[in-house]
Amino acid sequence: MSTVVCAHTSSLPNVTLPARPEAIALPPAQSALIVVDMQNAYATQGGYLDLAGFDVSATKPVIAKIHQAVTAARAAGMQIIWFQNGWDDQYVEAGDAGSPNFHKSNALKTMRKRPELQGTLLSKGGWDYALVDELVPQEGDIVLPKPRYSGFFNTSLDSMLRSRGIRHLVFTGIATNVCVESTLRDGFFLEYFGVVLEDATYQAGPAFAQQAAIFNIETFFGWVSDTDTFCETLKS
Ligand SMILES: NC(=O)N/C=C\C(=O)O
Repeated sequence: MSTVVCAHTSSLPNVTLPARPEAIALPPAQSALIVVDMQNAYATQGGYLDLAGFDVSATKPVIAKIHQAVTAARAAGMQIIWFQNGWDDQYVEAGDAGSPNFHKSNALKTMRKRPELQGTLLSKGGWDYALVDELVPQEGDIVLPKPRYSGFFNTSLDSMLRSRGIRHLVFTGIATNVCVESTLRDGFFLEYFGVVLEDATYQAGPAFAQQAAIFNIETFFGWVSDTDTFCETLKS
């Protein structure tokens, strides 16, 4: 199988991650593990996705895989970046009727349909916004709030990465077909190499949404690997 060798990594120790459609260079010092939106909203029963009618019953194994990937990445000296999606408690950051987000966000729509939930979904400081209990950022990690699906939009992600010389992004989190794919795509346009750990992600919607997102990433925007392969590669 061929390997993608990136010009800027040629002088670094050669860490190569087996992936589809081909292996990809992954120098730990120039890589970040990005954990997308592992909040109660997206991974816990009673959170936003569940209340909006999406199935979150299979997210426990995904949480365990993310924990495994974070532990291995941290041991290898890789930067860990956690995203939390949401807005201030008055939803000013969510946008008003002049914003497509106001009309498309299923969290905002659910609260409009069920006024008793107003102020609870994806509101900073609330249970729904909090990361799941199993995943706890450590000293040295970066925790970034984001107001839209892409982690590059209206956040400091790009400057955090560039100032640290990071060009490789390993993605985990929920949802594969929304915030993971949006962030990986924007990273592609900004010249970042994006890899998704398939089993450390989960879709919002039917299984075909996961398959389509993985197909898009593997075929057009990046690379696809899995958690055990990632951990083994970093260990060796
Ligand atoms: N974190 C996500 O992928 N979010 C998906 C939908 C939403 O936030 O409404």
